[in-house]
Amino acid sequence: MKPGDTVDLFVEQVTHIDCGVLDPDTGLDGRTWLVDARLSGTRDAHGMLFDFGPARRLLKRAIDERLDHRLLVPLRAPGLSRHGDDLRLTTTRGAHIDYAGPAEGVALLDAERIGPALLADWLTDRIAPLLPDNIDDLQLSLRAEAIDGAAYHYCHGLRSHDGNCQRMGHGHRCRLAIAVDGRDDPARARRWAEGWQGVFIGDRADLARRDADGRHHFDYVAPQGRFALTIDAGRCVLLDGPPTVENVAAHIADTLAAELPDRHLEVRAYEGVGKGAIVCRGPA
Ligand SMILES: Nc1nc2c(c(=O)[nH]1)N=C([C@H](O)[C@H](O)COP(=O)(O)OP(=O)(O)OP(=O)(O)O)CN2
Repeated sequence: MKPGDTVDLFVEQVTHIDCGVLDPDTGLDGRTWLVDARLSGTRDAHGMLFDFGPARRLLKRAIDERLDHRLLVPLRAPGLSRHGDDLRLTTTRGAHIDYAGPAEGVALLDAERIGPALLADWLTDRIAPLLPDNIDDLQLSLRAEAIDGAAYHYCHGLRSHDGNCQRMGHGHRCRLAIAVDGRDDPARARRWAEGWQGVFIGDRADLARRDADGRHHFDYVAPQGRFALTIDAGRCVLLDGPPTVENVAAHIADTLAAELPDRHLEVRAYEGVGKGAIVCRGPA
């Protein structure tokens, strides 16, 4: 080992970003991206580039506070207009989405469209200057979880959550597994997931208005402030309770149980990566 040698350190899945994305074509998408980091530089007196513990903490915190549990807004998207905290996106398919919320619930990006490569560059520019002096390069990359089976994506907000899940318009991309009479039914899970590509899952109690133009208006005041979203009714799933993953799994299980009353059903719904809820219905 030569003292001045450069070395690269990598930290996979330093965090994951759960967010909503305003997209000029599809409107509102729920996204979960895993973040990997690679750092280059010279070793310190302890033979380390950067101790993994503090490195992970610094990177996770810096990434999460900028993007996690926010609605990501491409400021140069052709259909986007902005008046103070009020945003309107008119998609290329002619749908309107109106959103209002406190500044901490959104991330405004100087872009026409938001994707993982753009976010990786955006984060790297902001986080590289926070690293110790012996580190002279940072590369962040974002990737969606590899899901070979069914996957759905949605946005929501948990009005009474004491953390950032209260922010209406954040979202997740999630695995879904369904078993019927103890056997995996991937085709059924896929069919369900196909219907949930970019839905907004809301509590019926937060539905303030059904507009004459066929849109639903959700509105609530949470500890961080007032959040409001108006979106096509056809993109909404209404629950009789907060859109927690427990209630999402129960909604799927109840709907399937009405179609298959004599079968034992197990629904395993994820919220982002690595966590979720299991709900069973029907005879054991
Ligand atoms: N029992 C439940 N707990 C929580 C739910 C839920 O549905 N059921 N939902 C949330 C939030 O919606 C949220 O998006 C999850 O975020 P968070 O707790 O931050 O989870 P992370 O995996 O992202 O945690 P990190 O600490 O940021 O890694 C909260 N709780």
